[in-house]
Amino acid sequence: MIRFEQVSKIYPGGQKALTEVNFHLQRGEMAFLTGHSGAGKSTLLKLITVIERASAGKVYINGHDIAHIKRQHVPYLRRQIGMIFQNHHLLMDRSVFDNVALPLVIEGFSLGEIRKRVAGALDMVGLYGKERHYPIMLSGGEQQRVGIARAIVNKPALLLADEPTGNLDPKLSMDILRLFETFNDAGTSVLIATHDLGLIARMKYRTLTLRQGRMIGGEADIVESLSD
Ligand SMILES: Nc1ncnc2c1ncn2[C@@H]1O[C@H](COP(=O)(O)OP(=O)(O)OP(=O)(O)O)[C@@H](O)[C@H]1O
Repeated sequence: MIRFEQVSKIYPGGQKALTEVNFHLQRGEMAFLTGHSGAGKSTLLKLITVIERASAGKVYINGHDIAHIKRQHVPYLRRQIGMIFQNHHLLMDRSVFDNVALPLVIEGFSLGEIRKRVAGALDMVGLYGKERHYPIMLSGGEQQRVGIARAIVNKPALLLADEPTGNLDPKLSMDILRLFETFNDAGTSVLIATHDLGLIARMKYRTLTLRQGRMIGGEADIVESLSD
């Protein structure tokens, strides 16, 4: 689903964010991405969604090299990816319905289809019947669920989450993780960037770890640690 080959990212100011990163997230796999603050987690996600471009190396999504993808093809790629943020990025002056419907409106779905899909997505995240509410009327955990409903409403093949539980207590964090599991069980590939080592420890998924822009735990690190 996602393959990085020798990917490096240097920001225009000269800041090295990623150095020769290699990894493969299989289709249908769920994994965590972790590392200290500034390790490069958000940058890695931004390369997948082409918010940023790699300085070197190859980024493959579904077998397509997207490092040099043309600007006009980026919306098509993004339609296959659901993105969830720590601060959910909801439009606070729009109803829950409008927020979740947004990706479908952009894609030009009919109102009837939009209603059906939004109701389905809200049902999946446990918010059925809250269409007319405004985000301000919801708890932090519910707001995060609206963001998740918006990310999955057009049934993307890949879900990316950047610190999705950052503002939530352990119980709500676990609920959100269980929700990701249900999407993963239905075949969606899921990559979750998080600092929350407690949460990672309680789940059985593979963990990709970045340290100062390098992916650790690969063969080279094992050799290095043996020679320490
Ligand atoms: N737009 C940018 N311009 C210049 N440098 C940047 C930019 N974005 C990130 N960086 C730098 O790249 C490095 C990696 O940042 P990134 O945000 O990817 O880390 P992170 O692991 O997501 O951190 P955090 O957990 O604190 O969000 C950091 O040194 C950061 O300062």
